[in-house]
Amino acid sequence: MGNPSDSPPADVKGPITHVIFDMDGLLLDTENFYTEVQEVILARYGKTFDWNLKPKMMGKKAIEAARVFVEETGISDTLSAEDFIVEREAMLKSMFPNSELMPGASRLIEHLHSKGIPICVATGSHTRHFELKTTKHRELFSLMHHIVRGDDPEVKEGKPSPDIFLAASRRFEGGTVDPKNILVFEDAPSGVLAAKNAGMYAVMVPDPRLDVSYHADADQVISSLLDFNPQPWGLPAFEDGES
Ligand SMILES: O=P(O)(O)OC[C@H](O)CO
Ligand SMILES: [Mg+2]
Repeated sequence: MGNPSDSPPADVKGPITHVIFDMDGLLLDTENFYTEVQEVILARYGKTFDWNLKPKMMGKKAIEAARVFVEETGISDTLSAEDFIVEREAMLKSMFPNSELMPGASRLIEHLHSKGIPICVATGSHTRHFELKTTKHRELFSLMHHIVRGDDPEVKEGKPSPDIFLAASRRFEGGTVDPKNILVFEDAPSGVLAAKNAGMYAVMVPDPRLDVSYHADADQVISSLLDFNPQPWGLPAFEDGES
């Protein structure tokens, strides 16, 4: 268990040499698109989507999240998980190309890249959606050493399984990195658990609407990437003027 606070716990081993970023809700402001679409679909059934259900879906592969959605809302008899995915697709496809960066995302990525820290992305999002979501951000994502997506053959199970983060750690230059030297940035409870299950450190940047009970597994909780201080983790400090 971690000791969530605004600074890393005193027993952090590190130092951190490699960084893995989640994407949806962490680098890109895309979680609100999913929320909006799910609200629209549930309204047809006279139901509402809320932040009790949201944490159980976020970070997961599409089909895994879809199963949670139809089962937990009690509509699985009339709408299958597969049909839910088909139904929401047109709406998502029109929204994703407008995806915006979360505050501090480009500053942190550009800083770590400029200092030679190997960085990558591990997202539950599959390749087709990844391409749409990153339409406006190709240059920034090109700074990543590699990108692991939810439809990667090595990702057998979605978060909270450690599969995706372990696959990401194997693809850095020089082969597998010791998980104790890896810091994962995540917004989702399932993602924080996946990082911890992989033996890595996890900084959580949760949506303010997420219940605080979900913060407990993270090693550190910050309200924005803008608030991240690299130094206590053994990472190079921001220089004056970096914005
Ligand atoms: O948060 P990510 O990047 O793992 O994405 C997961 C789903 O696509 C959205 O919850
Ligand atoms: Mg996420």
